Amino acid sequence: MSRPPRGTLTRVPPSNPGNQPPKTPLDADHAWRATAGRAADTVLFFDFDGTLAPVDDDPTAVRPAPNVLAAIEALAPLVRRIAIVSARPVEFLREHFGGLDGVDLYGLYGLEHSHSGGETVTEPAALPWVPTMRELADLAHAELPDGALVEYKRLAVALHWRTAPRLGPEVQEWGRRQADRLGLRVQAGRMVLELKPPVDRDKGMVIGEVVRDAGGAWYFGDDVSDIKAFSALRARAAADPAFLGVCVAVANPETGHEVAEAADLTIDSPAALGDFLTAAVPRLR
Ligand SMILES: O=P(O)(O)OC[C@H]1O[C@H](O[C@H]2O[C@H](CO)[C@@H](O)[C@H](O)[C@H]2O)[C@H](O)[C@@H](O)[C@@H]1O
Repeated sequence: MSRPPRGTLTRVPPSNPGNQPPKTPLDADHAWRATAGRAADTVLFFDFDGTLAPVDDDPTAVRPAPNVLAAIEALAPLVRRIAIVSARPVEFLREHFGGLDGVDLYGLYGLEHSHSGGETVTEPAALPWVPTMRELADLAHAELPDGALVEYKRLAVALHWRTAPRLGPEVQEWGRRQADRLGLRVQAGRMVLELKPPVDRDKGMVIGEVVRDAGGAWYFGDDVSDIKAFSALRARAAADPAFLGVCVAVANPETGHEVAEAADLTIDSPAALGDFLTAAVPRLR
């Protein structure tokens, strides 16, 4: 499949063997029109970093792109749910979205969640791993070279090399060795390797559960971990032809084409997503 041009919005044809019609509408206009007829039954899912917020050298300095918060606030009463599904902890997401009604937060790939501003609930099977993660973060601080950034997230540790790209191979090698030693899982991302407990929970599982009785859903994501979320929407649509699933990639040069090729539509950047969502508000009213 060829690379999508760098336009504001591009449709990437889904894999469509034979003469079966595509499962999703042909372009964003059709997709919003189809959504308008079932808005109250539609869930809007968003990844955070690289999707709602532009990438920054410092993970603690990241903020949602202009227009994003206002658009989400305006969309929330028009759809069934809005859910942020991220590798960040819920407490981090709460700082940005906690004030918005009707927004559910899924953190650490679904190991934590908070519904509509409620308390943070942690997956019980993950809790015994908290001490291991703390020790791992301390060891990473002690052993990794200056320039690598260690992000401790209670139930995950992210090892970053964005500000020192030459350290990428060394950091990844160290992280994978520790994962083998401790029995952890790894998730690769944008200049980051994340170590997580061996608990079955990912973005795809979250989406699969939430859309079980929904009539439609959109998922917006930029990274390889978001492909599992796309797959969950595809699976739901395959099981129920009346379900409308729309997968949107937020383009970036780091992830390559993988996410865009798995998506129905591609948006240029988090800032462009803010505009895209703002334009959708009157269409769902
Ligand atoms: O699931 P997400 O919400 O997309 O989280 C994925 C990772 O995002 C963050 O790292 C990324 O963004 C940083 C800030 O822009 C950037 O410095 C880093 O290079 C990116 O990989 C977050 O810090 C990680 O914990 C998440 O795993």
